[in-house]
Amino acid sequence: MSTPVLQTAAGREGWEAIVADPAGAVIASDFDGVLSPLVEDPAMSRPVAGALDALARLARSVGQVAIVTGRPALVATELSGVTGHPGLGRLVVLGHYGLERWEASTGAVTSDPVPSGVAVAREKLPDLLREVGLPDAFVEDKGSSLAVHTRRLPEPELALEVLRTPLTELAESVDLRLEPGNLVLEIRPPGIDKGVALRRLIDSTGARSVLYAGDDLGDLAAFQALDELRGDGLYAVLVAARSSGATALTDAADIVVDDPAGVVTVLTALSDAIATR
Ligand SMILES: O=P(O)(O)OC[C@H]1O[C@H](O[C@H]2O[C@H](CO)[C@@H](O)[C@H](O)[C@H]2O)[C@H](O)[C@@H](O)[C@@H]1O
Repeated sequence: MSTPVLQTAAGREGWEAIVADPAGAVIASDFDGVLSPLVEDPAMSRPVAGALDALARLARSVGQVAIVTGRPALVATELSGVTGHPGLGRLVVLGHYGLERWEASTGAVTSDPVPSGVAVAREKLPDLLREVGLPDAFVEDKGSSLAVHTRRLPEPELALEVLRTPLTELAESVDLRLEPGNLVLEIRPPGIDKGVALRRLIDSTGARSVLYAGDDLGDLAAFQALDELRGDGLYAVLVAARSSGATALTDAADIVVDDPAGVVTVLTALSDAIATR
């Protein structure tokens, strides 16, 4: 498989660094919209064909393979089907934007503490949705956070705008933050994001290079962290899938693909390049 189009010099350097020194590399990917196509019902997300095999093949040569997601770690492991998948015995899943860490080697999840504001927001949310005239908005209660989805409402974009200010106010009133995503607004703990999560992973592995693939606004923090770390000598490849239409992400990427199948193509090309170096 040929090398994907690397649009930047920094991306080309990052790719070459991973190929030359795979043991020093972390390969990390978002889940929804990157490994799995976006679907109406979040419970129905599944990885696209070839995604787990592509990660597993990379896992044989790189230092660490990880999934970094806004989902709870155990939900992501269940939906993705990674548990017991051949070759993914050292996989790490960073859930809730890094609040949680699941290790395939032990099956155990560790978590930062969950702020008490989540329980208060949970109690107040149904009244808020009724007050703004959107009682049918789907609330995905993720335990440590609350995601309000508009994808299945008649006018999803309009509903998102109606909800943005009241949900921001509710989040801030209980010392939480609002995370915008693709037809979703999420009330979640502050102080952690995918950038912080990746920095922790890089510190714990001593990685010298990272490839990260994302698609949505929640992945911007990861892109920004990697771009900053380039200044400290880290090599990085930023891959954006167009799934969510987040132009801030595609504008900042070294490689842009259309969808999860395109991400699989990139991961496979990287394995091929490592195998033939
Ligand atoms: O970090 P991610 O793995 O990308 O998680 C971000 C959010 O993804 C999910 O919502 C998105 O995917 C759904 C299923 O395809 C889709 O219905 C929804 O519109 C998307 O926003 C998930 O449900 C959220 O909890 C995650 O935070």
